[in-house]
Amino acid sequence: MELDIKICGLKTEEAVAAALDGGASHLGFIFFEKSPRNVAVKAATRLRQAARGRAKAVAVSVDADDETLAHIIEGMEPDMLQLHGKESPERVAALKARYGLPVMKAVSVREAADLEGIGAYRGIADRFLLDAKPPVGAELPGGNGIPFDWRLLTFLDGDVDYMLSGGLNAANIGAALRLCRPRGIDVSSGVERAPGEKDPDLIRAFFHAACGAGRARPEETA
Ligand SMILES: O=C(O)c1ccccc1N[C@@H]1O[C@H](COP(=O)(O)O)[C@@H](O)[C@H]1O
Repeated sequence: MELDIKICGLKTEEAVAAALDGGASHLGFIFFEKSPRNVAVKAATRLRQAARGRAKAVAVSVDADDETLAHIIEGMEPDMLQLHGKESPERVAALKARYGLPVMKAVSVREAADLEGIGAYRGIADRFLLDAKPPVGAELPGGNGIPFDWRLLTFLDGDVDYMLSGGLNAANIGAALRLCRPRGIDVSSGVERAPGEKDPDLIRAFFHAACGAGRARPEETA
């Protein structure tokens, strides 16, 4: 099985092209007004067309209400929902049932106890996104460009399907992959020249570093 690579917070055709050319498995579109990566549904609908048949389009939302989610889903027709707020297991189950879309639930991690939060969503969420807990007072629940202590994940049940996220970049992705052996990785700030501005060269460098560390999952190359 190949390593999944998600490039998140895409806003331009140039960045989408760099992500697809690099071999991204997932493209993330942020629907959160406070984010510098926020996109309008109309723009995401246009941008995600290039991904059809090549990569999964992921709609990222934060405690969005029913009306907002319906607008996003009916407009851009995502392949997956990423729920990056405090959505309860019941809310995740209800959205899965309503839309028939796979859900990736974000879990914020700073210490080992935070991973216990995964338990309530097992069998409900299709996948987890393990991201760094935002600093106190941060405006954004994700996309803060800070990593967490990846050693915490070495104790995680191997059956948990997760994407590793939080402060990844070309310089640290090799170490992260070797330590955690995730099934997927997710990057946003680490491939930007300024908040919300993706840099195609940094996207290419990220793929190069990830592939250099072994795009195939480590246990399959052993
Ligand atoms: O990126 C954002 O602005 C954002 C806003 C609201 C919810 C989630 C967001 N981003 C997610 O966080 C990860 C990690 O970001 P980073 O690499 O540390 O900058 C990102 O990939 C999105 O999934």
